[in-house]
Formats: sequence, C-alpha cells, structure tokens
Amino acid sequence: ADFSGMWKMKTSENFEELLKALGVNVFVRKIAVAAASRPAIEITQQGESLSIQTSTSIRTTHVSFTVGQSFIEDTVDGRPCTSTPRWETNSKISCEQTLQKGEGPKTAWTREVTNDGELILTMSAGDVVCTRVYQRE
Ligand SMILES: C=C1C2=C(C[C@@]1(C)C/C=C/C(C)=C/C(=O)O)C(C)(C)CCC2
Repeated sequence: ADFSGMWKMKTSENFEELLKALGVNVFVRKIAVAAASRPAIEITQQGESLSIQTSTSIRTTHVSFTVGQSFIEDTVDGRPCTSTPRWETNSKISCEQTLQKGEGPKTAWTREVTNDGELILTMSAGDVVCTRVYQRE
C-alpha cells in the first residue's frame, strides 16, 4: 500500500485516555490534546521505507524507518523506545515498542491505508487504544 501524502485528521478517539494511561499529568494532557487536535502529517514512502513528519503547534516529530527493521523513536509521551514495524497485511503496519529504560505500560502503534484512501493510526498503552483517522489533503 502507499502511505505517501499530506494527511489531515478527521476523527480522534481516546487520545487523552491514552496519555492518561501513560501517566501524563492533566496539565500536560490538556496541552497535548489541544496541540494534537490539528496535526499536519506528511508521509513519504519508497518501497518498504517510510518517513513520517507529524507537525503540531508545539512539537514536530519526524521518524524514518524500514518495515522489518527495528528503529529508535519516542513513545507518544516522549520516552525513547525501540520500535519494530512489520507488515500485518499488505496495507497495515504494526509496530511493537520497547522502552529503552524505565517501566511503563506496553505501547504499540498501527498504521493502515484503507480501501477508501483513509489512513488509520492506532496507538495503544496497555489495554487503552486511541484511534485517529486521516484523509489526504
Ligand atoms: C503535541 C504533543 C505533546 C506531547 C506529545 C505530542 C507530540 C502529541 C501529538 C501526537 C500526534 C499529533 C499524533 C498523531 O496524530 O500522529 C507530549 C505528551 C510529549 C506533551 C507535550 C505536547
């Protein structure tokens, strides 16, 4: 599947609950929820390699990875982890994360391009799952 494009968010559910499950305090959660309500996502893909830039008013993150190869990124609450992305289907990438240090709930993300051209991101922490749906600009 092709994840490339400029994506804008259509819906988000459980984002604040995700941050709460990760122990983010209410003050920072409110800032993050506000900032993450209007993200600009830019994905470029060459074969199995993806580069994802996630821009918000207060923080922009940039990850590049090749599916099947572990890489280092931050969890959504900003903690360094080792991520291992793999194809779950030919249009869905599943990525398990392992914290580099310290303890915390098990985190993971999935990214999927649907048949009607939407991008679905799920981020999980323990049994809390946040689902965000994007459309191409
Ligand atoms: C603004 C964000 C902030 C945080 C994480 C992030 C980066 C949340 C954005 C996530 C998005 C936009 C995900 C997506 O839609 O892919 C922290 C909790 C460290 C706190 C500071 C503000």
